[in-house]
Amino acid sequence: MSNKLWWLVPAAGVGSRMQADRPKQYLPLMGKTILEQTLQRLSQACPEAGRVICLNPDDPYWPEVEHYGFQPVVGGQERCDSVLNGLKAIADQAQPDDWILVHDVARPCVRSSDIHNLIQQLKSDAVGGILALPVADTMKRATPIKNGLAEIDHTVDRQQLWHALTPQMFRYHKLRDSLERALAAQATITDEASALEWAGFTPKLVAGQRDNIKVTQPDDLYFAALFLSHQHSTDPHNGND
Ligand SMILES: Nc1ccn([C@@H]2O[C@H](COP(=O)(O)OP(=O)(O)OP(=O)(O)O)[C@@H](O)[C@H]2O)c(=O)n1
Ligand SMILES: C[C@](O)(CO)[C@H](O)COP(=O)(O)O
Repeated sequence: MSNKLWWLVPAAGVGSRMQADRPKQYLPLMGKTILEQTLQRLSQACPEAGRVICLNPDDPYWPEVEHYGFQPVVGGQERCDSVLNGLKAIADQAQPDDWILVHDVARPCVRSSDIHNLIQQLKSDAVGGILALPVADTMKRATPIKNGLAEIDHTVDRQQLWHALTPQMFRYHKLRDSLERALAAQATITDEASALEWAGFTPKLVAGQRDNIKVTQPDDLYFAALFLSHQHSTDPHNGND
């Protein structure tokens, strides 16, 4: 790998859908916080990578947790603003073609095998791409809700539909330039790939495992604990102490 890798972890969200007494990344999960589980995995998977984490400016919890070598920078209003702040923070150190791996703090179950496969598949690419999961179920497009129940408008062809996951891996200068231009144009940017797509690039899709869930709603904590304990019992190198 000739170009340096950087972990950039957006962790400035408040976790409103989790309805907890603190941002979801600081909730307990298998003996650590979600944030610690995630940072430990990332640092163990790529110990050589630079490490930046974007935090809410009012975050009182960070000083209390293990940092795994991650340097904090101030996040922004939306996820994409946090990522852009992280990119600006390493501008003096990152080379234009360095690889930025953006990973949601709220995805603590990502497997090191998926991270290594993503890097292996993309390391010679000019642009980059994302971990993703092919859609397995039959997909329905609904009409606007009437009388309380949604109605099916039509069935969508699932052949080319994927769930976008993280890490999302892009060259520093292409990611920063695409994000800056897309945000200036007020485009809707929900992940890094959507900024690159907006700029005219065609990011690659690398199939990942379905246990790489984003902890979003309360019952996701149950699934995350289940996945982590299964991974610990079957792969002792996957994020264990
Ligand atoms: N201004 C923001 C908003 C979100 N994030 C991060 O982006 C990731 C994905 O966002 P999401 O799951 O939507 O997290 P929250 O915004 O915290 O949750 P919610 O939308 O339920 O409030 C999370 O790691 C979150 O911390 C961020 O860094 N900066
Ligand atoms: C980046 C992401 O995790 C890809 O699935 C996602 O877009 C994060 O934000 P969301 O608002 O929960 O979709």
